Amino acid sequence: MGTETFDLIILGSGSGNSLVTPYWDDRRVAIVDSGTFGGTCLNRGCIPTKMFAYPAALSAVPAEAARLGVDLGFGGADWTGIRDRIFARVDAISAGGLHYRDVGLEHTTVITEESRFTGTHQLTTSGGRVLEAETIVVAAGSRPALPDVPGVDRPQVHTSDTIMRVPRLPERLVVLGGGFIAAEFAAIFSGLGSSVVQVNRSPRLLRGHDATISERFTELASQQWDLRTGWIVSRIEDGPDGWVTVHLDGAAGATLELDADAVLIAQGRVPNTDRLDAAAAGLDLRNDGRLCVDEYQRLLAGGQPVPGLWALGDISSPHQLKHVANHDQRIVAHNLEHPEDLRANTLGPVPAAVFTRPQIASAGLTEEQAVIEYGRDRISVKVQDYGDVAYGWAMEDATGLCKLIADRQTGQLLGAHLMGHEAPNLIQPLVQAMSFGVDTHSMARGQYWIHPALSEVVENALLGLDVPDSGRL
Ligand SMILES: Cc1cc2nc3c(=O)[nH]c(=O)nc-3n(C[C@H](O)[C@H](O)[C@H](O)COP(=O)(O)OP(=O)(O)OC[C@H]3O[C@@H](n4cnc5c(N)ncnc54)[C@H](O)[C@@H]3O)c2cc1C
Ligand SMILES: NC(=O)c1ccc[n+]([C@@H]2O[C@H](COP(=O)([O-])OP(=O)(O)OC[C@H]3O[C@@H](n4cnc5c(N)ncnc54)[C@H](O)[C@@H]3O)[C@@H](O)[C@H]2O)c1
Repeated sequence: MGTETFDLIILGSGSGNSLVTPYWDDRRVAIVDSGTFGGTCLNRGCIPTKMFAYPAALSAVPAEAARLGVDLGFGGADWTGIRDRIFARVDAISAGGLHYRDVGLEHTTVITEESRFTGTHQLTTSGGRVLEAETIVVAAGSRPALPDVPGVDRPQVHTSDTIMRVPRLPERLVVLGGGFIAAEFAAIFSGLGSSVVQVNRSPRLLRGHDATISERFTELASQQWDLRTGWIVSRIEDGPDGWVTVHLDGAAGATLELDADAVLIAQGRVPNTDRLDAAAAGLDLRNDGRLCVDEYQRLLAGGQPVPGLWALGDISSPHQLKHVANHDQRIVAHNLEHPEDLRANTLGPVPAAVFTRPQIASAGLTEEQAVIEYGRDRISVKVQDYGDVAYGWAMEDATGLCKLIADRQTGQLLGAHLMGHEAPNLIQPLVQAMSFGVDTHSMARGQYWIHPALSEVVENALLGLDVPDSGRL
């Protein structure tokens, strides 16, 4: 089999797929992906999880309504119907994208084989095809990390890649982990009717978040499902009737056994660099396995950019987030097309949201990080409860909060952390202020805030900061 030569090879069809701009119309492009076309977000990440999270959250509405004097009743959730509706849409988008790229575009070929570097500008596929290009973009993403314990290969043990397609709603689900994925799936499955036990190593869930959020969320999670902290899994064994038993180790030799129909492992994600033989291309790796890139997204070898090699998304980013992968992609697309005008990847604070009950959104520094970076005396912190603004009264909200951290000297917003109704939407103007350098007092007083919308929680949090007066009324 001869070597196949392309102008551009894109390894990974997630955010990498969007690199095929009209600029490449007269050039030969290969997209290499051994998985489902469209990558993680579309097929097994952001999109299907949120399509499950929304109906799961609706299941909490009757209880919420009853608290406010409205009787809605709750007749249960139809797992099969919800699952099939979601994947009918998602699978069709994936299949359509594959067909368009592979068949619809004459200059683009999709190669559905596992591939590895066999030279700086050469990949070899599992089927023995040798692919070469002057320009290769590595957009190969990440995959779930699995603990090295006996029993993780049992069919009842899932990761986020498989749990959304199970044939029946598990009666009892054990979720191992306390980060984004564990929290979202615990909320989804408990909302839809499973009996969920979440097991975490440390006392707090969402430990990467600001401590106020993490503490309050941990308490609220424990009111919604069975939360066990201070345990790690030691093995998973077959039980009777198709169950498994999850064996856990705790402090001072304590042990615990949990029976379950299904287990979800959600203990972080590892970059797919090992699948690429990045070493064959001499590429630099970080300690956590990510590829090293410079500010222009060029891959590095020996600390220097390798001509023609680029990376984007989870394989190289410290943020495993789709909007980050998409922005990386825009930077790479521009830089490929304008080698004389390279743009650096310098976008402002990275926001993220956790689509649990309640929802969480954050951007910028946590209070702890701000103290380390600026010193306690230099920062101002305000926690505004939803329950203290008019719309919060309408909702009788007792748990939502907006926590802001600002620089006392400049009034610049350093961090924003919200938990409660519509938090991922409420945070956006705060992200905007941080990204464009609008000081907090100007932001509060330089525009109208609709009364009595929930956005008043943000306005009041801004006004509660001890920062310089902008002179606006
Ligand atoms: C359950 C879950 C929920 C999530 N929810 C959100 C969310 O709500 N919001 C958000 O911003 N982010 C979310 N994320 C993260 C988001 O999905 C990722 O950050 C994003 O999809 C990464 O995109 P990517 O293009 O870097 O990689 P991917 O989309 O993972 O694409 C990489 C592709 O490369 C292929 N590949 C890898 N190695 C090889 C090889 N050697 N040969 C051939 N092909 C290869 C893989 O098959 C894969 O299709 C979620 C992730 C998960 C798992
Ligand atoms: N809404 C969103 O934006 C969203 C949703 C899901 C996933 N994601 C992205 O995917 C990434 C991966 O999600 P995740 O939840 O798998 O990772 P995470 O980093 O958020 O959480 C990992 C969890 O696993 C635990 N853990 C790690 N190693 C362990 C071990 N050896 N033993 C016991 N516990 C261990 C950690 O303490 C933590 O609780 C997230 O960081 C996020 O960037 C985003």
